[in-house]
Amino acid sequence: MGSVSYSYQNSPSHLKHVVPLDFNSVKTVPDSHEWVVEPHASGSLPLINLSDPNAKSLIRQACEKLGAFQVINHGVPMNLLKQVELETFRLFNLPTHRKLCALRSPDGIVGYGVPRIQCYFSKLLWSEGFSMMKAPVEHAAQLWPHQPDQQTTFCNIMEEGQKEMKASTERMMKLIVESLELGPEDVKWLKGETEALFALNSYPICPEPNKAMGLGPHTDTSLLTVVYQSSCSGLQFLGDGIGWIPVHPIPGTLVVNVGDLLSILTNGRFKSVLHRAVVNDTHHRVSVAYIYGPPSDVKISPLTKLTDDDHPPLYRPVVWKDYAYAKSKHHNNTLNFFKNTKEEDP
Ligand SMILES: O=C(O)CCC(=O)C(=O)O
Ligand SMILES: [Fe+2]
Repeated sequence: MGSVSYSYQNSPSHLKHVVPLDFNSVKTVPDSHEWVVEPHASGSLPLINLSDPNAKSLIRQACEKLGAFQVINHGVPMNLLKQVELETFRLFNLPTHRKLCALRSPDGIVGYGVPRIQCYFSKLLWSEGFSMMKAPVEHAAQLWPHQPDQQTTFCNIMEEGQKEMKASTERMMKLIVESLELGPEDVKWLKGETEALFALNSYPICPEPNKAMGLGPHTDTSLLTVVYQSSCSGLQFLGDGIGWIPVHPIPGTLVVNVGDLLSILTNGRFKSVLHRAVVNDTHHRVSVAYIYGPPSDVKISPLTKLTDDDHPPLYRPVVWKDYAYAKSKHHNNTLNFFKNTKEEDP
């Protein structure tokens, strides 16, 4: 057994949730990581061309029906996405002891560690993650202490990736607002300092993919999540009455899904869709998620223009941080937790 998996098993319980398994050291899926994986269905996501004159209404329909779509002509240069992917592989292919130098602190959100959503599940996940909120200068120095050029390259590409993903996500958010016949005055805070997390996900090759889960079924806490996945499939969305719909990688596309906060904002009109990432026994898969949320001080509640006597506000106002905290306790039931109760208190 590799030293990391050994120290993992013997580490204090809070660290068990931060240090990923040394995946290369195991030949079978350990009990701690064993899942029952429901098979996937057939089907595909709507593919929307952002330059299509009908893009707005296509996005609205996709967000109402499934809560996810694939997008082309999104504006993020393909060569930049390829560079981000290459740097992501560079990071996750480092030896485990080196990655652990950039370990996320137990209560932190940036750095290397188990997936952010590990705390939702009792079984461990077959994946590792690295998150950042801007250029990860300090972590890059810990990851490549003797390669200053590599540190600079990593930081520059990650910074540029975040800038371009931000621009594209803001463009899609604007289309979403307009698709609901709303204007900038209804969401003035979108002009402010929106917050985002840039999360790199790694799903190592798994000897028994039918017994392990990369990311368990979850909804995102964000307004929108925009994902770049390379040429390897694994992401699946749960369609009502359909089952797990696999996302077939189409070169140059991004995958977009509605998060819990956008579902609150649209008074439940847009679906925060359950999704998962499965693993395979031939390819090391990576993905890159731009997790886009509101400014930290903005209370998200159903937009007034989307509510009326027939559609009273379904949810209580909440800021992103408090929602994320509640989610660590209530998991996929958090939207229900923020539902307005029917009877008012006397
Ligand atoms: O790896 C993927 O394709 C999905 C990532 C994801 O769902 C997430 O980061 O929340
Ligand atoms: Fe997700």
